[in-house]
Amino acid sequence: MEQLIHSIVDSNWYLWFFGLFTCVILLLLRRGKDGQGDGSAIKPKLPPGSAGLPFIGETIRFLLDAKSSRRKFFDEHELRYGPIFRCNLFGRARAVVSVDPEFNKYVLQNEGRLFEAKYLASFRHLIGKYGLSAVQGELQRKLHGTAVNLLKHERLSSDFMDDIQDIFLAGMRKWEEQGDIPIQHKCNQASIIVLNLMAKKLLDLPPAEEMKDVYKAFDDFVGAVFSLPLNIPGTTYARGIQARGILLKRIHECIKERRQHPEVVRNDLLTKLLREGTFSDEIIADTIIFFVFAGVETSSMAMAFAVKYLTENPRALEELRAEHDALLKAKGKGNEKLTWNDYQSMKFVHCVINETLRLSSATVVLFREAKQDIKVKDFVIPKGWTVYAFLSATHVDEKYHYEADKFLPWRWQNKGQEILDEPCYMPFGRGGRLCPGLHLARFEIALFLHNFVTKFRWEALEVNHATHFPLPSMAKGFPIRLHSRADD
Ligand code: HEM
Repeated sequence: MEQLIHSIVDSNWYLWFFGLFTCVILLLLRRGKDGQGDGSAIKPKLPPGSAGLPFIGETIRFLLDAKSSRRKFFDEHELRYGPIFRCNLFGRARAVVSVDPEFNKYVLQNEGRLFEAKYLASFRHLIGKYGLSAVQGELQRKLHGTAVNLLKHERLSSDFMDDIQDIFLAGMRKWEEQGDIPIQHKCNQASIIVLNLMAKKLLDLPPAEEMKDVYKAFDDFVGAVFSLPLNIPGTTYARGIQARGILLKRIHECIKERRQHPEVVRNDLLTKLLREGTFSDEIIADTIIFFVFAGVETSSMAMAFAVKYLTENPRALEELRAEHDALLKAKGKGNEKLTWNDYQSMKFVHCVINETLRLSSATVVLFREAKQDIKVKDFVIPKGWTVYAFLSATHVDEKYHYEADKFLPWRWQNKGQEILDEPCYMPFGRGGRLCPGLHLARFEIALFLHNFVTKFRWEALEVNHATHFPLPSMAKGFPIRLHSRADD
């Protein structure tokens, strides 16, 4: 009998081996599915959900759904599991997706205590180890505080008003000559003027035409942040890494120059960071680079999308234009520059900005890692798991915003500061990492729209479809034909 068993096993050893291997894999997958394969001693009741396919989980399905709709994936999952569900996305099996506004707010407000920002390694590599999203604890609080102080509302009139207007007006004069422009594109028209502004405010650099190589590096860097992280020569990501090197070199040159010539007065972020006296050169350089990432694509994307939504909603455009024509009329001919009081008097433009950021903000999802086991309702998110707080999905959820897919700026009328407390509307995040650039961003977008609608009429050159993942984007950059209103 023993011999018989041996001969069967010997002759079919590969079948036995294959069977055993399959059992082990199935067991492992089962453990993964139950969420108890993380080696932790506690066997928590995990949020409902599924592990999806091995390794890729539900990433492909998510990406396919995201192409056609901003809510399909979430609606289907929410129906089955509720607004907080386990989901293997972007290579992280130990992850939970949340489209629950209150829970998202709770996660963001507990930054540093129960959760901490944890972005992908490829992203951290690009922004550097001191890029604000990569730092934690005391250093993050200190750098964040410095950024808040530099960009606070009261500073905008003294530190930004003139520069923004000069740069935007110069940019728009060029557009007048060009006629046809893609408003959103790589190295797009809106981002060139924001890039010019950032380069001036961060390092006091002259406009792009005079420093083509540095601006090319800026542009390559920003373009790489959301690219596929393949560090192979020729890829967008590899160009971004190279650009980071060029920018670091330039920033270190600027630091040296400032130290050699302290008598030269400059009103830029670098001067202020150096004056702090507590940050190393490495921290200062990564902070400046992070500002480029955080301040350029975000604001210019909002400007471009605002133009798209206004193009598609003539009533909103008419109301906005009326507000800004009236402002100019009150100032008198030949006096096109706005004052701080003019800015304060604008009302409808803020409704347009709120609505644009609700529908198409650069902040699609925020990543947080649980620092300890987190009890939510009757389940537990174990320590080390990632929470994907999908802010964009709550922004277009019918439960919280009526006719959520429509551009209706009027929904924001008569709403004041309290919108900043609403968890179903958090384009600038919340808590210890609340965007320090939020006032500046609103200011830039408002001044951009003011100049754009008072100077131009325009028409779309193509019917345009927007996609919203990984970032809101418009086919061919939404090409438009501009007509100067001076010719009307
Ligand atoms: C419409 C434009 C903008 C949007 C939608 C936006 C959104 C955000 C969001 C959601 C965060 C939080 C990220 C997180 O919690 O992990 C953030 C962080 C940040 N933003 Fe903005 N932002 C915009 C413009 C700007 C501008 C113009 C600047 C500065 C020039 C800026 C500087 C920063 C910085 C430095 C952080 C990091 C804060 C930290 O981690 O402590 N942002 N932004």
